[in-house]
Amino acid sequence: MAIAVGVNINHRKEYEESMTELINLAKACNIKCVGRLDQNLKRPHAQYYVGSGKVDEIRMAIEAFDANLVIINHELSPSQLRNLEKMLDIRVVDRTNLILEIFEKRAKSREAKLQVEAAHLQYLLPRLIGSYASLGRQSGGVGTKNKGVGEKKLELDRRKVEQKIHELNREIETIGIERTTQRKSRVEAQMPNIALVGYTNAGKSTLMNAMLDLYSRTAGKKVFEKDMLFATLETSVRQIRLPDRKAFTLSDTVGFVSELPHELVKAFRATLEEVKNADLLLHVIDASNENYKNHMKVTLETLDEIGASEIPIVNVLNKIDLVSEKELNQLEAENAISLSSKSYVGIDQLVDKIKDTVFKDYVKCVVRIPSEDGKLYSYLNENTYIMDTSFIEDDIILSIECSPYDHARLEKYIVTI
Ligand SMILES: Nc1nc2c(ncn2[C@@H]2O[C@H](COP(=O)(O)OP(=O)(O)OP(=O)(O)O)[C@@H](O)[C@H]2O)c(=O)[nH]1
Ligand SMILES: [Mg+2]
Repeated sequence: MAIAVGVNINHRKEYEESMTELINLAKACNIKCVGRLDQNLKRPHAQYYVGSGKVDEIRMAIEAFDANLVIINHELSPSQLRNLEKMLDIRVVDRTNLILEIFEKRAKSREAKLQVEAAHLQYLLPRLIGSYASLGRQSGGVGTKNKGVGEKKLELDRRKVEQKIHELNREIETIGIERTTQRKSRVEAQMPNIALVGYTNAGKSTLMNAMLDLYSRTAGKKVFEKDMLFATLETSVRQIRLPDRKAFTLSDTVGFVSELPHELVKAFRATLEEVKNADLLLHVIDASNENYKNHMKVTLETLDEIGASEIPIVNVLNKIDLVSEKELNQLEAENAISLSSKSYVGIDQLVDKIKDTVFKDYVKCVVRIPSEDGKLYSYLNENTYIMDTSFIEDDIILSIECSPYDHARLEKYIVTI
C-alpha cells in the first residue's frame, strides 16, 4: 500500500502520463497505490525533493491511508532519499528503484539476471548509508523495514558491493564474448540485421511474432508478448526469409521508458549490442497512445545514449486498429508505415519498405549453370529469387535476383541475353 508522489517541474505536459505510468510501474511490482499527491515546483527541493510543507502532507496521507511505502516519480539523490525516509519514518522508493525491481522480477536468462543485479548494486552503492533501501535487498525487496547500520559495517558493505559489481561485470563480459561470436557467424552469412526498438508496450514482440507467422518456416519460436510494462527483457534474434528469398535477422529488444535508469542502460549495453549492430531499426510506436510523440522522443534519446543514433530508422505506427481514420491522418512521423501487428494489417507495406532499404542493392541477372551442378542450383533456389527458368542444351538458364555478395561469387556463370 503506497502513496504516489510527483513533482511537476515547470508544468511539463507529460507529467500526468508519467504519474499514470508510475502507478503502473508500481502495479507491475505488486504495489497498490492508495493515495496520490502532486506538487508544482520550479525546481525540486534540494533536501527532500518535495517542498517541506509537502512532507507534512505526505505524512498525513500515510496515516490516513495506512500506507507503508512512498513512491516518488523521479530519481532521488542519495541525500534526498535519506532525508525523506528519516522525516517520514517509512520506506521511500524512487522511480529508478521501482524500474530496477521490475527488471529484477522479470529477468529470466542468466545474462539478464546478472545485468540487472549489477545495475541494482550500482544504484545502491551511493545510497548505502542508513537508508531502508540499503538493506531492503537482503531482507526481501520493496516494503521491508530496516534500521541501524554501523559505520564500520557500512564501509565493509561498500567494499563488498564494489567487489560484487566487479565480478558481475566480468561474468557479463564473458557472456558478451560468446554473443559476439554468434553474431560474427551471422555476419559471415551476409545477412542484414534489423532490430525492433521502441517504448515499452508499443508492440515490438507482437510485430516480431506476426513477421514470424507470415515469413518464417520455423514457426513455434515465438517470443513473449503481453500487455504489461517490460514484458521483454532479453534480446531474441530470429531469421526471417521473405517469399522472394531475401533473408534477414530480426531482433526483439527490451523496451524503453522515460527516465530509464542509466545504470540499467549501461548494464544492458551487451544485450543492446544487437541494436547497435543493426543495419536498420524499426521504431515501433503505439499510435493509439496520445503521448506517442513523447515516447518517440524518449526512444530516440535512449538510442543516442547507447550509440545507435546513426542507424537508419523506419517509424512503425502500430496499433492503428485502435485509431480512428481522422486521428490516423493527424499522426506525425517521418518515413513511417502505419500498421496493426495484431490484425496483420499493413505488414506487407513494411516488408516493401524493408526491401527498399536493406535490400536496395540486390541485383537482377541471368546465370547459366551446368545441369549437373545440382549443388549450385539448390543454393540458388534457397538463397536467391528465381524469376524465370529455361534450358539451353544441357545448361539451366536462370533469371535471378540476388545479393551483391552472391552476384560477385556468381561472376563466371553470368551471361547476357
Ligand atoms: N489492438 C492492438 N494491440 C496490439 C497491437 N500490437 C500489440 N498490441 C498489444 O499491446 C500489448 C503489448 O505488446 P507487446 O508486443 O508485448 O509490446 P512490446 O513493445 O514488446 O513491450 P515490452 O516487451 O514491454 O517492451 C499486448 O497486449 C499486445 O497484444 C496492435 O496492432 N493492435
Ligand atoms: Mg516485448
